[in-house]
Amino acid sequence: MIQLTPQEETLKIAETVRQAGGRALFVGGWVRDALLGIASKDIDIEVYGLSSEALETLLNQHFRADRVGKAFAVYKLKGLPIDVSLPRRESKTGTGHKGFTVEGDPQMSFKEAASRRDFTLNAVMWDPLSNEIIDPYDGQKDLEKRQLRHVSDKFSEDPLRVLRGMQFVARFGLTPAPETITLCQNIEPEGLPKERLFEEWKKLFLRGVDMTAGLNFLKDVGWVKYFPELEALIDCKQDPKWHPEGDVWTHTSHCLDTFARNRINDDWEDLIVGLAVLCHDFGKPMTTIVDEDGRIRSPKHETVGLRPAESFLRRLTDEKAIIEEVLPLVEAHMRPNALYKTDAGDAAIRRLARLVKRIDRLLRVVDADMGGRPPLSADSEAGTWLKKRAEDLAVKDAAPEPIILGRHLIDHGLKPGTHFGEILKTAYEAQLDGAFQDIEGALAWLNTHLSETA
Ligand SMILES: Nc1ccn([C@@H]2O[C@H](COP(=O)(O)OP(=O)(O)OP(=O)(O)O)[C@@H](O)[C@H]2O)c(=O)n1
Repeated sequence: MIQLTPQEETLKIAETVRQAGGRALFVGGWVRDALLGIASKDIDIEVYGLSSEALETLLNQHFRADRVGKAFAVYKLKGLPIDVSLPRRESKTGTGHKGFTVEGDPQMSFKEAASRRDFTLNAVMWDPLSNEIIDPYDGQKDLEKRQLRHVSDKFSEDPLRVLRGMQFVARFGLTPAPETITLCQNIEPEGLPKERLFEEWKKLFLRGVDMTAGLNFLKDVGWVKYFPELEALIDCKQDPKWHPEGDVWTHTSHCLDTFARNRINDDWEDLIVGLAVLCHDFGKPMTTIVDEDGRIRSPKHETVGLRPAESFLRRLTDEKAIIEEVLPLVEAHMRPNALYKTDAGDAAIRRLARLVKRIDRLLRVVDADMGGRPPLSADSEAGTWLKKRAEDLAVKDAAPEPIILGRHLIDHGLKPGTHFGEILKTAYEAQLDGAFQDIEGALAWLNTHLSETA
């Protein structure tokens, strides 16, 4: 039985539509989530039996609604996470996700209306007044079997659906139906803007649970070739002593599963760390060698990996901030171990904090890396050590703030100019080295420094 929250407004819509002679059905992700017992905010309602004009008049009488779209209208109810529209018929007229004509038809059968949806689990409808479930494509049965199955051949009209498949498999622990795999194998990501692609990747990082299953879906449908930096991980060997789990692809999948178990539910932080975990070993395919002792090693993979990591990230997004925050984590992912082994001093820890911005992010990457080597223990002595050191130096969740700023140089009687940059840089390095820790110490250091360099 589906429970409805929030009750009032949504029931009011359904009741108002019923009184006008129509029928309002909940459709799409909200129904899927409700059947899975997951709370979901956004509600999509399809109204049957009312013309577009009648629906618009009705909504305007009882609610405040914004009309979106010209030829085909979707009404967004103000202040509510509810979209209302007519059932629609979509016909492909060109390439890309905009190459469609969309036509609303209040008399459309439920089956035809559901046929435009991607997967059967997203094609279930629910009547909130009678509690009837309308399920022309057996979505409930597929949900019970935890099966991902496409609704119809129209699936191929939007190639994004292949990536939707990846994130749904990972989010809900689904097994893809063989016919869905076959269909996806014949779809190409032609004309997909990266913003749309990235939305699906984001859902994988922010909500995926069985990340291994999600990545394997990508591999099984042959889409991993569109992400060559990822494809290169397949069959890239690792030393079985340190990596009994297998190749770098398998390791990365396990790492992502560990990451997913330890999400902190801060979307930005989880996205940055998730991407870093995915990319952390991208340098291995280019560096892996078997040495004279027969050991498999990947020297400098963390720095060599920067280039493929950047090209992969650029395939997904143009957001500079994302790329800038992920890459240092890739570069530094071996650093905790190296610093721990040499019992590095405070200056090295502060410099690491400067590089990665937040050491807690790096700790999460290390944690995922260690958790990606089953059956080896996921404990990381280096991680525990670094956590304590970063806490003691107050750099766990922020890079050290520079103490000496331009205004201190002006107060000291210096005239602003390009030389300020050089002085401030030297001052910051001295601060990281521990030459001073507070403003008094900093000003004393500045005095000496300026008289020495005068
Ligand atoms: N490329 C797409 C996008 C969406 N849909 C349909 O539109 C509904 C709503 O899409 P969206 O809001 O993108 O996703 P949800 O399924 O609601 O899932 P999420 O929880 O990820 O938002 C989906 O359930 C699906 O029926 C589709 O068939 N094909």
